[in-house]
Amino acid sequence: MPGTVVDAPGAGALSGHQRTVDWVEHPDHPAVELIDQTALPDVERLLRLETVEAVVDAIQRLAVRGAPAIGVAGGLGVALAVRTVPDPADLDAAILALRNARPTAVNLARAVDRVAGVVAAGADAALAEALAIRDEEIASSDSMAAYGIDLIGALCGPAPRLLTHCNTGGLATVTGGTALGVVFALHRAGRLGGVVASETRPLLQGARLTTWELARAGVPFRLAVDGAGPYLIARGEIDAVIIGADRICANGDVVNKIGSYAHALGAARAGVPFVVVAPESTVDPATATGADVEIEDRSDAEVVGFGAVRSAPAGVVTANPAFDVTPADLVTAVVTDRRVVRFAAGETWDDVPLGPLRSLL
Ligand SMILES: CSC[C@@H](O)[C@@H](O)C(=O)COP(=O)(O)O
Repeated sequence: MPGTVVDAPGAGALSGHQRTVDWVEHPDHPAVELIDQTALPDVERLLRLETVEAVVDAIQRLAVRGAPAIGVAGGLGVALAVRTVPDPADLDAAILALRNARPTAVNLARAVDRVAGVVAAGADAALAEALAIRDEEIASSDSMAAYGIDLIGALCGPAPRLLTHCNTGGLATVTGGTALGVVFALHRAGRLGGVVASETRPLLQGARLTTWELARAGVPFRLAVDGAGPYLIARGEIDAVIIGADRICANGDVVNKIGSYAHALGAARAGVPFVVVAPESTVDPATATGADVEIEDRSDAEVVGFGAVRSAPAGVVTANPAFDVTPADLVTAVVTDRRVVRFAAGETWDDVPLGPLRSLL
């Protein structure tokens, strides 16, 4: 159920397009519309998803990915289900399929549950709730950037050289971003000393998506293989590592894209700050530690080659966890849309009450 391509594909086809995932209202065909992240960077196209099956498929194929973005897609998927699935038992099954489409990022289950909680009030109420989640994530990105540039300035001084992993920009949220949103804000303020994007094997979210976003925003960058990150830090070329998260546990353990832990170890060894930027919608006080989080294991096909090009011998067995756990003691600070918690200084969530949303605009 791949959905329908609605924009003529090609380089530059998305110029001016702002939102990664959104709702489109046609009289007969309400739909979830999203940037097809499997096609980037060379092909820019939108997918229109008119069924719940197509939304589930898009989340599982990573046509939409990144914790806040899949939360928004899941919430809009529930709103779509209410419009398109008349039988109550089928509707429950559709909502469950959305909730279970990916297990690790807390945003997905949380957003699906939130919209499902108002389904009894009708289709308009479900859509309003899903759109509220979308709008909250947009506002969160702006606020994380405001808190983040203050923290990075305090930790690293006036022109920090940053390393970031995976993709945490507007493609992973709705607009703006988490960690990459802070990088963009520093660049706009003329306060960015440099940025290295890790390629992020196996699906290359860094090489394909972060580079696309940085280039689009006119931010100079370098691209490094994942294994180079800790050495670039050791060689003194990085002042802080800045990443996003898929779930942050009650004890401060951070679950994020595979490779995050290695960068945290490299940062700790070199005494370089390791900063995590994620909205409160990614904070999960109900999960005690990273050991309690289901880590998604993905297919052999993602590891044995690049796209259709096989690089390993046929038939090899792989290990392909999509995420890892960075223990809280390696995390300098977590920046959310409402606060900064300095785990390295012994702070916990309880020590830092929720503050206001902030804006750089
Ligand atoms: C806001 S981005 C934070 C995370 O969602 C991001 O770093 C990440 O791990 C995404 O993984 P993905 O498998 O691409 O959905």
